[in-house]
This record gives sequence, C-alpha cells and structure tokens, in this order.
Amino acid sequence: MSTGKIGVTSQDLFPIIKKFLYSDHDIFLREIVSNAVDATQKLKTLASTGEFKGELGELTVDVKIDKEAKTLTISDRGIGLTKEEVEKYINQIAFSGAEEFMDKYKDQANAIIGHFGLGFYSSFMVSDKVEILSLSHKEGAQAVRWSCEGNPEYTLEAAEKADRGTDIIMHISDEEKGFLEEGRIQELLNKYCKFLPIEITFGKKKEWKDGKQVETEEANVVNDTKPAWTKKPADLTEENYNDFYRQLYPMSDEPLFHIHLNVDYPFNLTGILYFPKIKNSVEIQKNKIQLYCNQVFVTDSVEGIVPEFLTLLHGVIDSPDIPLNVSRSYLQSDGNVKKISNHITKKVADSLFDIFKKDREDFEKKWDDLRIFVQYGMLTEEKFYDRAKKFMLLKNTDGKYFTTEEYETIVKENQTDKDGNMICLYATHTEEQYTYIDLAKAKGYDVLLMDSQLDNHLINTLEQKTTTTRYVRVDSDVIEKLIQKDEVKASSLTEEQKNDLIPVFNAQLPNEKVNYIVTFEALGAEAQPLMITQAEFMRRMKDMAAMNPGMAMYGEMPDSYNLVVNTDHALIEKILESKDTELSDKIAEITAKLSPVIAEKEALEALKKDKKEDEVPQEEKDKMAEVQKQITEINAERRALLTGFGKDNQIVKQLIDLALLANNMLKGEELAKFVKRSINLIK
Ligand SMILES: Nc1ncnc2c1ncn2[C@@H]1O[C@H](COP(=O)(O)OP(=O)(O)OP(=O)(O)O)[C@@H](O)[C@H]1O
Repeated sequence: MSTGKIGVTSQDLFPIIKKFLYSDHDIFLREIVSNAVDATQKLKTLASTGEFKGELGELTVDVKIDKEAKTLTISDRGIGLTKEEVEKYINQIAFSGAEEFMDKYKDQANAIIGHFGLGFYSSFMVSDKVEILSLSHKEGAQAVRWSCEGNPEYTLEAAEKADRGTDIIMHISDEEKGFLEEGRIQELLNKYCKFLPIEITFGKKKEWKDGKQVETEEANVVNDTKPAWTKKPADLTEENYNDFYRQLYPMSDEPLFHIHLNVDYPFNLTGILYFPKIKNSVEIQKNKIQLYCNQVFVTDSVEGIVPEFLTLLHGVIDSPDIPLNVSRSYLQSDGNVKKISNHITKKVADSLFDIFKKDREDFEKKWDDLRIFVQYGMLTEEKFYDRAKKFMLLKNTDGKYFTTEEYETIVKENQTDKDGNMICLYATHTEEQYTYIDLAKAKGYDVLLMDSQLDNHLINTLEQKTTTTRYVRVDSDVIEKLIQKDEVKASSLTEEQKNDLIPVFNAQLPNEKVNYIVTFEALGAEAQPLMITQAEFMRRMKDMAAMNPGMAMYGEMPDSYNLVVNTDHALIEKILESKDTELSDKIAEITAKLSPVIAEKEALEALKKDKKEDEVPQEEKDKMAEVQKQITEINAERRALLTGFGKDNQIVKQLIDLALLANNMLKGEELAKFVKRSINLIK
C-alpha cells in the first residue's frame, strides 16, 4: 500500500471544487458516467485495431445504489487503470491542466471544470470519500484500490477484482443523501445520459402488474446509444425523424420541418433542428434545443451558441468543439462557438430554401406556422435576411402566396402611384377590414394579409431595404389616395359649407377617448359618402409601441381617425340642402347679428393698421376684445345650431353609423341602437 499527496501544488483544490460547482452538484454523475463510457469506447477502439485481443463481453456501464452502505457506484468494463495510470491520471491531476486551472480561475465562480480534466474530482462535491477499484485490460495487470476522503491525502493499494474495468464508489455525504434516492438518479440519468453511446443500466426494468409496479428480470437501460442525429440522413425516414422528436418532447405536436446538421470543417457539429408547430407563445419557452458534447448532455440554454431567433427551434446540437462546463460568458466569446452560430444560421436558411424549391406547395401549407421564425430571423440577423428574402412569402387576402419578387411583378403596373412608388396594400384582419378590402379589390388592387405579430416590424424593414416600395393598410386612407394616380380634384364645397358640415357630423361622432378629424375629399358620385380612416404612420407607430416599451410615447397618444366626407356624393348635397331649408331663418338671424360686428372689427383693424402695438389706445384695445368676444359667441351659437341639426338629422346619423360599422367600430349599445333605428327607417 502506498499513500501520498495528490499532485496539485496547492492545497486548495477540494475547497475550490466544492465552491465552484456548488450551484450545480448534479453534474458529478454526468462526469463519472461519461468517464466510464470513454473508458469503454477506448477499449472498443483497441479491440478494433487489434491491440486488445481479449473477450470484450458485455460492455454496459452499471449504476448502482447501496442504501445501507450509502454508496453510489458506477461500474464499467472498459480499459481499466493500472497502478501507474492511477498515479498519473488521478493523482497527478496537474497533468491534465489542473494547475493552470487553479491559476487562472481562482477568483472566478463560473469556472471551468471538465475543460481541465477535473471531471473525476467533481465526485467530491457529493461524497465524503471516493474509491476507485480498477483492473486494467492489460495482460497480467494487478487490480488496484485508490481511496481518498476529500483532502489531498490518498491511499493506493493492491486489491482483488475479478472483472476487467473500473468501479467508482462514491460514499455519499449526509448533506447530499438525496443522491441515494432512485428517483433522483433516474432523473439525472435521463437528463444527462439519455443518448450516451454505451448502454447504461440502472436497476431492473419495471412493469405494471395488478395495479402496481414490479421489477422484471430485464436490466433497465436508460439510454438510446444511437440517437437519430448520429446517423446519416440517407438512413433515416421522415418517420424516424418524427419518432426522435417525440423522444425529445413527448408531449408536443409533430414538427413542421427538420434540418439535419452535419459539419466536419472547420469544426465538428452534428444535430437535428426542428421547426415546431407553435400553438401559443407559452409553448415557445417550454421545449428547448439541447446541446450535447459527444452525446453527453451539456445544457438546454443555448443562448449565445445559436442565434437568438433559432432558440425558438427544437432539437439537438452535438459538438465536441463546444467545451463542457464552461461559463456562459466564456462560451459567447469563444471563436469556435461564434463560427458555429453563423454556420447554423446559414445552414437553416439554405435548408429552408431547398424545401421551398423542392416542394413549394408543402412549404406554402406550412408557411403560416413557419413565418414567425423566418420573420424573427430576418429582423434580427442581417445575413439571414439576405438569404431568406428568396423564400419569405407574402400571403394575400385570397390565400395566395408570393415571394416579394413575384409580388412585385404582379402589382407593380397597377399599384404604382404618381410618384413612382409601388404601393402594397395590406389588411390585418380580413373580416374587420372587409369593406376596405372590397373597395380596393373593386379597383383591381391586390390586398395582402399581414396578421402576424412581427408583420409591422417586417414591413418597416422591407420599406427600408426597397425605398420605392411602400406598405399601407387598406383603411389608412380613401382608396383614391391610398394609391394616388392623379391629383385629386378639389372639392366643390365652399369653405363656409365645409365649416358648417363639421359640427353637423361631429354631433354624431362617439365621444370616447378617440379623436376624429372631419376632412373633405371630392371622391366622385359613386364612391362612399362617408368613411373612417386612420393614417398609416400613426397606427403603425402605435402598434409597434404596444410591443416595444421604448416607444411608449406613441402608445400614450390618443387614437386619431379621419372622417372623410365625400363632397361629390348626393347624400352630402342632400344634408346641405336640408340644412339650408331647415335652418335658413335662424342662420339668417345669426348672419344678421354677425355682419355689423364683423364690419366693426374690420374698422378697428383698419385703425390699428399703421400703429405699433404700444401706440394703440387702450380704448381701442378694449373695443377690439369686446368685438372678438361677440364674434366668438355668435359663432358658438351657430355651431350649437348646426350641432342640433346634426343630432336630429336621420341621414347624418345613419351615415356615421354606417361608416363606424364599416370600420368595425360600432359595437354594443351603439350597434343595438343602430339596428333599431334602421328598422324604424324601413317602417
Ligand atoms: N472509469 C474510468 N476508466 C478508466 N480510466 C478512467 C476512468 N475514469 C477516469 N479515468 C482516467 O482518469 C483521467 C482523469 O479523469 P477526469 O474525468 O478527471 O478528466 P478527463 O476525463 O481527462 O477530462 P474530462 O472529464 O474533463 O473530459 C481520465 O483521463 C482517465 O484517464
């Protein structure tokens, strides 16, 4: 028997291990089991090259709990360790870089463990004592037992072991006795070891019998040694891919597409990414891409390793070039990791383009589910934008799909305005905006459906990239002005007539937290008499503000709509006529009162004209104020008169309600009133 000191120059190793890994004690199991797997694979390699000539036999790694002895043991039938090897690989941990580790990461909590070959020592996070009992595969080897109690002293002695391979016997400490629970270990094996390349067994398989679980004779194998991503795409069917998806996320719907990644230069990476069907946003967060290193689970928080928009995808990525156990900030600054991220972006874009080219019909069918990923990618990754614009689809209100290029050839001729801008009309809701869509279609225009959460942002980006294309919602203006071909002709109404109509219509507008501005357009006798529109810019800003806290300013502004009066329409003429007949006496009265006051005001202004402000006598100033007050009063009287007229006028009432109805703004009580009134009108 020999005793000695573990060959790290500092005494601090154990405290550091305990401290650094404090937050994640679970990983000890991954480290010990993957060492066992490595040892087994090494033996298989030696056998295949002929260096090992013995019987390989069963090569499983066994995990065992002994509750009485309070031990957790991992046994393998791999290459094993000779006494010299234990001295070299276990005692002289400085060999694999521990010393360097100590120097570099003394003060850093998120340090690297596995990276520096300290994996084995992580067992001390949960154990009072760890033993290694090993028999090397080498001919005539003597079994050895190494034992250490979490301090730099160890013992190493000859031992009895019948079978080749290594047992790592961990005497679990009292604080960590949870690791002696079967359920806990099973959970960890599922998490970290589910796809290790050597069979891992843990107890016996269980079966349901007479309403309870009973053990069978069969070993409980916890892993799938050949997960789909390690196979060649040519050897896998669509069904295999879907099966693997279910293996990863048992509760989820079938995915839309998969992409099989297989890179060997300039780094090694394999994996399968799935585009999931997203039913709601909660689900996006639930399933995550899992990151593996040689089939050992590393993490499922892949932010910084794959581009942000792809974190919405599901699946696995496996790369020996992604270091195990390193901190997030380290990963993100790692050159390899950056390359991996870029490569995945490119690969995803290329694969989508391939699918698009190969089966356009299928691609279109899946587009509505797919677009959130593509749009998110286009908005956040310049490189992805450039690739994705070839297959990014626009959908119109008839359910037809176009690439932006195809769409341009279709609408360019008919939808270019007098300034040479191609105007793409869109709706966000086919039902709610039906009236407007209908008007646009009657003009021979096409209307896109832009109803995803990201469309607003995408439209902004598309406009920035192609300066002569503009997107406007169908209800943002009257159709003649949405795509303005010629100068709109001037309205035939006088300023006075317009001024009189404003209070008439205002009288009937709902008095909510919404601003209405009455405007006048000569739209032709056939167009609608009255329409409600909302300017594109303001609406878009408000919509974006709803998703973006930085734009709160826009969100707080009141909604502002235009009430567009078509001055060419017979009904508007009719309103003016009935106003003139019904109110002629009263208007004449008001005008009679107003005329002398205006005359007085003009006279006063003439007096004032050549004087400087301080030369005007106080008396004149007072008179002017008095006259101004009278004018205001008379005007208010006139406005009240017109408001009263508007309130009582059935045509005004009906037209406003129809305009609100067409804009989907007439609801609840107002709608009920409208229905009643309409019935009365028929009566
Ligand atoms: N079950 C085992 N069978 C044979 N050799 C083992 C076994 N476990 C550990 N070893 C030896 O001990 C060495 C140290 O193991 P440790 O886990 O500390 O570091 P590593 O495996 O080199 O690095 P890492 O775990 O970070 O990948 C290994 O390189 C291996 O040579």
